[in-house]
Amino acid sequence: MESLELAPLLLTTTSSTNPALFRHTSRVVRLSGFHSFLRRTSGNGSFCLRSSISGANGGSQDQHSAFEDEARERKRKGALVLTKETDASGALIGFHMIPASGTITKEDVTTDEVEQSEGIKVEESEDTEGEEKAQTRVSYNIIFVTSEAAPYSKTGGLADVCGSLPIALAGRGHRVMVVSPRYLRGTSQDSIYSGTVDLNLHSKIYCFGGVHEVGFFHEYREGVDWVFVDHPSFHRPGNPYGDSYGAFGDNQFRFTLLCHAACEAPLVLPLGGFTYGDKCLFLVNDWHASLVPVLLAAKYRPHDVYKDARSILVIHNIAHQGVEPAITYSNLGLPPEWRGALEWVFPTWARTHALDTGEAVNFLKGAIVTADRILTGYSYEITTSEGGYGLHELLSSRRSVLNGITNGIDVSEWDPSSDEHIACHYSADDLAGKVQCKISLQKELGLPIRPDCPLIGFIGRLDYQKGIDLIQLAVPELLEDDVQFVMLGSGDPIYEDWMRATESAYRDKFRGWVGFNVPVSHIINAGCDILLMPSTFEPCGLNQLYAMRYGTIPVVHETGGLRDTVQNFNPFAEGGNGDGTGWTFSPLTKESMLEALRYAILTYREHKSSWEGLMKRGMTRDFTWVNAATQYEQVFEWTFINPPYVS
Ligand SMILES: Nc1ncnc2c1ncn2[C@@H]1O[C@H](COP(=O)(O)OP(=O)(O)O[C@H]2O[C@H](CO)[C@@H](O)[C@H](O)[C@H]2O)[C@@H](O)[C@H]1O
Repeated sequence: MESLELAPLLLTTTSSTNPALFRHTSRVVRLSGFHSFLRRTSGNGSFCLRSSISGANGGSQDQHSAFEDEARERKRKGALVLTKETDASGALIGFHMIPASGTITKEDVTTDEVEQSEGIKVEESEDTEGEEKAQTRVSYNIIFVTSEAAPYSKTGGLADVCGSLPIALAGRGHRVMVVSPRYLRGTSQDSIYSGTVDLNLHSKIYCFGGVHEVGFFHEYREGVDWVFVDHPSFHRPGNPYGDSYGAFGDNQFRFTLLCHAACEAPLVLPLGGFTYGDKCLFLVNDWHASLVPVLLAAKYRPHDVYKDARSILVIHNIAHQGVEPAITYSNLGLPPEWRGALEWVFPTWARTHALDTGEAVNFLKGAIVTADRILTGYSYEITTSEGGYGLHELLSSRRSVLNGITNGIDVSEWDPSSDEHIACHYSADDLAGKVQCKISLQKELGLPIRPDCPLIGFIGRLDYQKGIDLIQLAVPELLEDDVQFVMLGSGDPIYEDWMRATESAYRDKFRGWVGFNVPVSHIINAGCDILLMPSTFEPCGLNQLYAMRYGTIPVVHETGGLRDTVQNFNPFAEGGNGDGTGWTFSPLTKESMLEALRYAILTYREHKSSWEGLMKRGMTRDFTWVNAATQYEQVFEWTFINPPYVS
């Protein structure tokens, strides 16, 4: 296979070196970086050990003796030692780290240099209540690649996840970098980057028929390396993807740059003095980052770079796939023979004219067929023809590496007892402030101030996914009741106009706040009694989690992550004390949604103690990232069990 030149990708600065070019000559000293993993051999189903010790490239016998030599040396030095694990037949199946008795201190066994230069490291075992646990914890060098990360940029849940999961993972001992564009809008919002420094390092990216130089800005915050790719195409008014005239015409170019730059970042950026190196784990989010796994396989591995890296595609929004005309493939900086990975042919019915052959490139598809694993919120839906948006068959073919993980939330940003945006603080122990938040919201919206009137909220992108059509259908009937309804959202202009028109028609009951405003989303979560989420599909959903944390009762379509996170109210459970955190409805019809809303409204009005129980149960649920981060770590482990899916 003809391979691409890496030479042009060298930094233009003279101050650093590209570790990729030295990977065969530099000796990596491993102390805590030893790792081993198991690979199922084909055919007989037995396991063999695959070693990644530097230089141990020989057969398994050599590897075993190399392990044992190293173990002996480490023991001699009083460092962590390894113990063999064998199966019933005596075959070696793995190693555990155990501390040599009594003498180990952290200083004995770690050096910054080793930790920084290793993609994967095994931490020292923990000693719990005098019992030595032979259990080891593996930490990884993780690179999130994302088009948005809160608080720097946000249009939806992707930003929330990429703004808080990296922090959670860093807190658990991983080295984490987030690579995202440095969007400058020419407004006061740009001050969000005031904590970043220009690394004065530039990479030349060869794509779209030219050479494009990108810079890197960096901020180390909450244990995470936040890296911002700088290029003039990221400097313009609007949101990350478009402005009031629609989507930007050069988004394919902008996110191709992001992907190339993200692949360079671990190799060239000496963050905290050390690069991440090429043994890392890329978490590529949605289509904007989907070229990364393709680049690893097509551009880097032929040059022996990123041979031990892995990638996980995280799908937040399958409806957007980065589909562009087939002819644009040649712009992407990929060898021609990799065209098939991105090739996409629309079914006949989806073609626009007689000469349309339906041929396209599809970024998300590229990642589905090259990433080592795939993650999403709720994995079943995307393998169905209804939820797969044309990719269900491909996704089904990778079902064995497809997992669903329910997101956590940033519980410090979303905390009614300390939220800086809301009128009055409250908690599950003292709910008094919630009604003050409601009054303040009614005042702000110019609605009649009526603390007793059920206030229903909706927050979200004005998009088919979020079930706006159903809300449109139901609103006339819903507003016959004595309720108030506030919607915050932006997106499809047709829905935005409908919100404005509905506000004019129901001045004392309905408010439509068109726009994207994070503080207002906090205020609505705190001020409403009920949050409505009639999403057609929802891989995970975050608003229902925020709502529950703020004592606002979710009424949701029973789908995907909504079904998993909202427990239907049962007034008779727990000896009549009730159980559940909200209402789920199905099927997705106006009637069933209105029925669920009416139950909620009735309970709010007539069963105050049940309502308080619902609020408190939701507020005290554990929504931290701990659960999700643990599951992510499990998937990381699985990812490294096998060799790269495309090598
Ligand atoms: N007008 C507005 N003003 C202010 N804030 C607004 C807003 N509109 C939306 N938001 C905010 O954007 C986020 C939306 O997150 P969601 O998870 O509910 O949906 P989204 O479809 O964007 O996420 C996708 O990715 C996430 C993360 O994986 C999945 O949970 C989800 O199911 C999937 O569809 C929330 O923080 C919400 O408050």
